[in-house]
Amino acid sequence: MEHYERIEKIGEGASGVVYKARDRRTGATVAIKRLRGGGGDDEQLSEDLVREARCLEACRGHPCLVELRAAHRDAAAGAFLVMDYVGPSLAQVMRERGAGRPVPEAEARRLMRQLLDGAAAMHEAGVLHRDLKPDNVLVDGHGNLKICDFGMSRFAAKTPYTSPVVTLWYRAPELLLGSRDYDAGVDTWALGCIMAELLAGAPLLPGRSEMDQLNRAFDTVGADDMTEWPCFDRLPRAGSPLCRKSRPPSRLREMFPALSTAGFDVLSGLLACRPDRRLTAADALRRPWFTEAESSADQPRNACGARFSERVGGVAADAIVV
Ligand SMILES: Nc1ncnc2c1ncn2[C@@H]1O[C@H](COP(=O)(O)OP(=O)(O)OP(=O)(O)O)[C@@H](O)[C@H]1O
Repeated sequence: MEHYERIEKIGEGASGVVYKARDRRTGATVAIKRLRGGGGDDEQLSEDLVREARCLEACRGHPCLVELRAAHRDAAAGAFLVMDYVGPSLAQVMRERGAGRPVPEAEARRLMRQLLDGAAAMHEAGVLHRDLKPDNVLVDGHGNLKICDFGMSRFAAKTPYTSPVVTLWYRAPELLLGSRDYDAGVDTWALGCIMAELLAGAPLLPGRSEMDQLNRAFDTVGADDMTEWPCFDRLPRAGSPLCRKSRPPSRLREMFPALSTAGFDVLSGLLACRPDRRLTAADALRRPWFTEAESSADQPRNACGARFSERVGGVAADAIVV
């Protein structure tokens, strides 16, 4: 920790406290996330650090994913991750814009292109984020987005995952129905919720409990599709009365009447209730909303244009020490 001069506390969440700091060796501004110890449970702390660091490490070099510089674990300072400092969260920026103030469609497309690009790279690297929401998206000084907080992330695997994951308002229907063998679709559903939130200026599905959340999701996008899914009967909560309630197919179009046909194609594809019909991040980027738009306007502003697998800005990161 002696390499870093703490500037101020910038965030605090379930897994730790985040500080803005200066790297004394390079002068770079960094964000340091100190993981909270689990009541002296050293092993758990090391496991959490290694898991988050490994996922971040697999995603290094993409302009839309927060860049890990180092991960350290020592007796005096505890466990911490050092990342490039980005800026405020998208949630903060939207709060400051004022509730109910929609983002214009072209700007929403620019932001969604970045989020989907980051998610596609993350999924390609085998990482599921599992907690995408506006609080976990950072906005840099040029208005570009970077996905952060890999505290809930896992490498995709065949074994059952834990449930629940993903903050309630952004949680996909299959998770609400108790699925433990979900896939990257849980991230793209969350991105659909974020897209709707940008376009409406307010959260799409602000549920108060898991069942209220499921009810809102079904009321908004319909449930027929989900109950016809071949895997539906294997879901632990498939027997819930909420799944048998009859509802109109989908209200999504009437909620976004001004959205272009191409924009709605992406929104409804990300918010497909049935996971096997949901757009992947890579597929979403191939839809006309993105391909037929003036893509130069959507490119990261003032960025070096680095692609995944190259190091952003050529900064040589510290060794990952855990
Ligand atoms: N690289 C960064 N640059 C700037 N700010 C950051 C950075 N990383 C995190 N933050 C700030 O710190 C906050 C908390 O970080 P993070 O989400 O990683 O912690 P957490 O303990 O997992 O939070 P939560 O429990 O809310 O998910 C973020 O919402 C953001 O405001």
